[in-house]
Amino acid sequence: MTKLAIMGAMEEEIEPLLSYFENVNTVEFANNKYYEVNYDGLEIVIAYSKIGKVFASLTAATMIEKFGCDTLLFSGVAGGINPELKIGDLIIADKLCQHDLDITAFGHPNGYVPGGKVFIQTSEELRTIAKKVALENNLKVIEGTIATGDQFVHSTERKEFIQKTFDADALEMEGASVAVVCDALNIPYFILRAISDTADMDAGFDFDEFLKSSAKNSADYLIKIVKEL
Ligand SMILES: Nc1ncnc2c(CN3C[C@H](CCSCCOCCO)[C@@H](O)C3)c[nH]c12
Repeated sequence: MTKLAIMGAMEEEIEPLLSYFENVNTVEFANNKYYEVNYDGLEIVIAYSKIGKVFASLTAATMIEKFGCDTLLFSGVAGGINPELKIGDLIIADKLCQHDLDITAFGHPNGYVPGGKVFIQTSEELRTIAKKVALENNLKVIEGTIATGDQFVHSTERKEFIQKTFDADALEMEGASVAVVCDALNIPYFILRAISDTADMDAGFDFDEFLKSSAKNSADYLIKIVKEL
C-alpha cells in the first residue's frame, strides 16, 4: 500500500494542498511539523521543509525513513529560464542538478562531486501519470531540467550561467536535494513547479506578487495527480 509524501519548501507552497484535507494529525519532529492525512484510503504525509537544500534533504529523508513514505511528490514554485515558461506555467522535472555545487578547481564539471552525478532522473512512471492528467485536464505542462542551488537567483548573469552550464529550463532551491535523497533511498519521486518569476532583476518583485497564485497552480495540478495514484 502506497504511503505518499507531499512536500513543499515554503508554507505558501503546501497551504493550498492542506486545504484539500480534513482530519489532519500534526506530528512535531526535528524542528518541523508533519501533517498526516488520509485521502480515499491513501495515507499521506505533508510538510514544508523551509527554504534551501539542507532543510529539504532533512525533510525528504524524514518523510521516508521516519514516516515510511514510499513515494514522494514535490509541489512549489520556481524561477523560469526557458523563455517558453511564463509566470504561472507548470514544469515537471525529468532531471535535476545542483548549479552551486562546484569543485571545478579539480577539473570536475559543475554540479559534480565524486560518488555523485550531475543529473538525477525523476520517476518516469510518475511523469507518465502526470502527463496523462495534464492532457485530460487540458493543462499546458513543460517537461525539463530543473537546477537547484542555495540562492535566490535575481540576476541575468547567474541565470545565463545556469542555462549555459546545465541547459536548465527552471531553477529553485530544493528539488535536486530531494532528488539525491530519493535516488539514494530508491524512492520514486516527482518534482512539480509553477513559475513565479524569471530569475532576473525583477525576480524579487514578481516572486512576492505571484508566489501564492503560482503555488496554487502547482497544488491544484498535484492533487489531480494524487487522485490517479
Ligand atoms: N528566482 C528564484 N531563485 C531561486 N529559487 C526560486 C524559487 C523557488 N523557491 C522559492 C523560495 C525562494 C527563496 S526566498 C523567498 C523569500 O522569502 C521571504 C521571507 O522573508 C525557495 O524556497 C525557492 C522561485 N523563484 C526562485
